[in-house]
Amino acid sequence: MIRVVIAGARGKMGQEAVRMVTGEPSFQLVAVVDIKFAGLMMKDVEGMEPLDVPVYNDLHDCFAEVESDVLIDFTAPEIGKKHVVTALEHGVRPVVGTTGFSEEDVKELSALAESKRTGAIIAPNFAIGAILMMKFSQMAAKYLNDVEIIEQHHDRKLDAPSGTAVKTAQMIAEVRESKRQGHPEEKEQLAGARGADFDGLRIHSVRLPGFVAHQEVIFGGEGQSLKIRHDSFHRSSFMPGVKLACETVMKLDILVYGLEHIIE
Ligand SMILES: NC(=O)C1=CN([C@@H]2O[C@H](COP(=O)(O)OP(=O)(O)OC[C@H]3O[C@@H](n4cnc5c(N)ncnc54)[C@H](OP(=O)(O)O)[C@@H]3O)[C@@H](O)[C@H]2O)C=CC1
Ligand SMILES: O=C(O)C1=N[C@H](C(=O)O)C[C@H](O)C1
Repeated sequence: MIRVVIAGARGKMGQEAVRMVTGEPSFQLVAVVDIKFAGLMMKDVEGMEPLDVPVYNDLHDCFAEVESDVLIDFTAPEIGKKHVVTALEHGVRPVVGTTGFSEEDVKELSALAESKRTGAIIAPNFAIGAILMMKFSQMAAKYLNDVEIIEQHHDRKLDAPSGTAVKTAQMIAEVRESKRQGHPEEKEQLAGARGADFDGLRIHSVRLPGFVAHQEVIFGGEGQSLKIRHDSFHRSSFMPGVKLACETVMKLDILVYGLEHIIE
């Protein structure tokens, strides 16, 4: 039985994670963390499932009182980072979907996980299709050097570009010869028209109501184009990956960044 705490449990992903954990016989939801409600049971909080599970507003207090194995975090970057540190300090393994961490943050947290010999997984995207999209894009970038990423999300999203787009660009950068794309003398007539620059590759972020999470990676070559696209139409698409991460993190003693490293 894996004892799980969920931070951000009232959020869109947190609610989905609560459903996944409570529906999984080998997992036990032992507590949730929410800044606005503490000292209550989930069943007494509007917007939470009717469960006899305690709600904490502070992760230290939670771990001091509740025996836990895994922390699932779907919150926001600043608090998410603090949560990872707190979890590792208590010997609890973090499984983190929160995006917006910098490369420095990931390095820092990796060093902490290593020093504590405690497993951790940070995955900017838990959907298997998105992992494949990233891997296929990395394969294609070996042969097609010119690429732009268009990511599309709901308009409640705080970070731009998305964690998935950044991870895709990082994976592409591992194999793509560094290159500034477009005309060498191109000028933006409106600031931002060419998107965000990652090693000369451009990332464009669309935010619209009705969207969930979508990304297209477009390659251009002499007389041809290749498009690799993934769509998450529902947040349930992320849950098999979260479940796998919770099981896998129990066997790790380092931090793994990206689900592609744990999918066979
Ligand atoms: N890795 C993946 O596969 C996926 C990752 N994500 C990422 O997960 C994160 C959450 O997304 P989503 O669920 O859509 O966002 P929501 O805004 O719906 O939920 C965020 C939750 O975090 C809580 N929260 C925010 N700040 C704090 C804080 N300081 N302390 C404690 N709790 C806090 C919010 O509480 P309150 O409402 O009270 O402010 C809310 O319950 C984002 O970073 C997003 O990019 C999303 C989808 C998939
Ligand atoms: O905020 C979201 O919704 C999502 N965030 C993650 C990201 O930033 O890539 C994963 C997915 O795209 C949904």
